[in-house]
Amino acid sequence: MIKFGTGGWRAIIAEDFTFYNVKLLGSAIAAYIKENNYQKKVVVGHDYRFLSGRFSRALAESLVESGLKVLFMEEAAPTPMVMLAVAENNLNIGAAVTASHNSAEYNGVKIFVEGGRDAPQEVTDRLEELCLDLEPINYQRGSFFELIEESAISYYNNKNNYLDSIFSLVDQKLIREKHFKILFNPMYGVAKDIMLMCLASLRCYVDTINDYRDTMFGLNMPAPDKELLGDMKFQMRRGNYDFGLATDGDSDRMALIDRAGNFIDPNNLLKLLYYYLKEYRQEKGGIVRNLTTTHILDRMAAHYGEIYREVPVGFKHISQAMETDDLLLGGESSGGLKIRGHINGKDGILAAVLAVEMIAKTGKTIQEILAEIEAKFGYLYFYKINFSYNQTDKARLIKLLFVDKIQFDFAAVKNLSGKKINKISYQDGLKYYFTDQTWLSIRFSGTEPLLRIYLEMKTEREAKLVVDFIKKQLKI
Ligand SMILES: O=P(O)(O)OC[C@H]1O[C@H](O)[C@H](O)[C@@H](O)[C@@H]1O
Repeated sequence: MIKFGTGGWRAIIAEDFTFYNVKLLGSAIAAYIKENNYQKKVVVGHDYRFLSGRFSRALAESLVESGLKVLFMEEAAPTPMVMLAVAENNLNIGAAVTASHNSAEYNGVKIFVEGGRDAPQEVTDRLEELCLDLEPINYQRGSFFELIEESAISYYNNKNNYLDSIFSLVDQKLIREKHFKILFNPMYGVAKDIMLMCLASLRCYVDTINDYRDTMFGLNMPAPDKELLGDMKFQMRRGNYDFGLATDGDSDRMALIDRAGNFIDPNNLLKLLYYYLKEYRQEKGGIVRNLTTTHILDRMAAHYGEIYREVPVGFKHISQAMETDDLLLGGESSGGLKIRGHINGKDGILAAVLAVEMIAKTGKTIQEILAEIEAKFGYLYFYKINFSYNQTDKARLIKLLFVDKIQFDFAAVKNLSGKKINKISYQDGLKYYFTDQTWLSIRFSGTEPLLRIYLEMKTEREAKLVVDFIKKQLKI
């Protein structure tokens, strides 16, 4: 069973993520290309996960067996480089074998369309249908190197183009003058080489941790989340670094750590960069965020007379909105962001280099800039929490939230009686918008078996009251 979620198809290796299913998806991609009369060439890349290289070869074989040619990225590459490869070759379709930030037992495939954008849902829906409709495929192992010899598969490397694209967006001279000392944590993922190349040519001195290929990801998830970056806090204090950077497994997300070792929440990173682009680079343009990301960004865009948009979770929606409305910045509270002019998707390396430029140009500490932003645009306390569930629980929660559409009576809760609902939306999960500009979102993750609750409240205390109330109501 091949099922696409928020960011590609992800499944447990040897359960649903098998060589057979990867080849099946290859046949479905080929069928999709034929029915749309698209170019008969596809880019295939892969990350550092367990067997990603082998799975990507199987995908390439299957595409060729179905009549296509393949540009194959032999070295493990950040997902943004694969997206760039699709764009610079003017292809209709590309694919990266990666399960991004998921834990080691997962692998997956992300599909890209024209311009290197994440495939929209209509494309992945059609691929799922085609996978169901295809006759069982004649699964064969390993003709990859014969296909290379026949030139049906050719190696492709766009490292230099990618670096040029990053460098074209930042002030290299300014960064070079600072000689920053940085701690970088690629979380055992694929960003290491390219990030080091980038930072070294910007004359930064970089120490690294978790910097070798470990397909078990140190028995954690390669996700740049606060609770998974505790080792950086410790190292930052020892090494007297200017700041720290971490990237996820396939390098499309980034986390920033300040000099004192404090994790900068991705919402704050988005605020910092938008503020920087507007105030210091005087750039024009609005923002797009997903519906689980800080609403302070809306206030900021409104202040600058720019538009702001809200979309469901999934970077495909962000990239689409950025293109349609020619926006300056798009991002998600999960740590992905994009600015105008770079590839059509999120990129942890670009985000890192832009943050480095911000620190160089402002000459202020991250906390000082955040304090300026708070003084100008106010404060909301952002909180998110995940719950795992078993299948019975999931069915019960789906019924309660989306069939019976439970209505939460906040007014009945002590100290929350003033919380008035302005709007309820079911666009992606459930979201309450309150009249005091606070909000609450409850949705099932599309990448992991988790129920996620996110909220932005006036204070931490208010957030705690709301979460306790929701937990009771949902019996979780
Ligand atoms: O909350 P989820 O559905 O698990 O999604 C969390 C994140 O997963 C992936 O990284 C997607 O590319 C992102 O767009 C998304 O924000």
